Amino acid sequence: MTSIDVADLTKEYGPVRAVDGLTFAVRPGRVTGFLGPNGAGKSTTLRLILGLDRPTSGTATVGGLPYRALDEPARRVGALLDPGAAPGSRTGRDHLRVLAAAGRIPARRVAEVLELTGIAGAADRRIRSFSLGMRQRLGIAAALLGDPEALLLDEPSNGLDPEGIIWLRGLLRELAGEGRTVLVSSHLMGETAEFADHLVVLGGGGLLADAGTGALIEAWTTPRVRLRTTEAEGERLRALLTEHGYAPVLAAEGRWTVRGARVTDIGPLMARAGLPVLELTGEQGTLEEAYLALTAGAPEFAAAHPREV
Ligand SMILES: Nc1ncnc2c1ncn2[C@@H]1O[C@H](COP(=O)(O)OP(=O)(O)OP(=O)(O)O)[C@@H](O)[C@H]1O
Repeated sequence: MTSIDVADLTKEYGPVRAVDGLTFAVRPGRVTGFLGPNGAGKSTTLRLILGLDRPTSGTATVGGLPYRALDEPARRVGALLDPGAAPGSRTGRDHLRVLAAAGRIPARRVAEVLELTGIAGAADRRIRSFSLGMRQRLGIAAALLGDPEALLLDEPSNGLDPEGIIWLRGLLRELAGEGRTVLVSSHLMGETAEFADHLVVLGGGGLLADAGTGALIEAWTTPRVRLRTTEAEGERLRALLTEHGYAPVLAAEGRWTVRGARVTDIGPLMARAGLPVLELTGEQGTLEEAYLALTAGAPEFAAAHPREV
């Protein structure tokens, strides 16, 4: 089993500290989402893990070794960094053949990954004629070429249509289900919540959170309850909830929203007061809300997003 371990990692570009004493581990068998505002240091961290840049201090290892020390790295780690970098004059198939040869990967894998990523039908067209989504699928095909135990994918859903996004979600889950280590950066919170079991969140080059997706949402959002009673009892409901320290808000169609409350808080109160319950639903916050609350403290983000969810 291959873990990715980042330990006290720092990278300075002149006066800019892009990564600042970062420590986290990416474990096999689950999809880890890699989040953070623009400039938080995600790409730099991925480049350091892949040995494309040298750290100022600290280490990044894959299966206990720095990438450059790995035997046959293309078979251990697959990466999608910049799908735009594929040469436009080559066909998709030729591009993958070249990568396979360079990585000492059997040529039969080319047809397999083309099939797996749904671009087999376009494989003999020049890459310059590929749509953004097809380029993205080709980049994912390249990452999968060596059948690697660890995958690092930078914004893999970029350019994919809704069907492609659903396909990608399934693929990520399948890869993790096979016991692989999967690290995926994304700026789409709704999408990340759908596929990531675990999240690593950066801010200003440092670690803001390293937690399960559900746990992070719970810790950084306020639960709320939506409820409805009869029209005649609306004011009695308001008085009851206010008396118990809540601030109920009446929305359309006689529905009330109560922040900071759970169904188990409100249900018994209403029952004791003899108020008819026409609807009572608990709502969890979203990853987007949790992310905004969490990153609001990160220096480069503070002004744009006040800490309020
Ligand atoms: N080669 C470089 N030379 C100088 N500064 C750099 C270099 N690469 C990154 N930086 C700086 O390091 C910081 C982190 O950048 P990085 O690209 O890692 O962030 P990111 O989280 O990937 O952002 P984004 O979501 O915008 O891609 C930024 O301030 C960036 O300007």
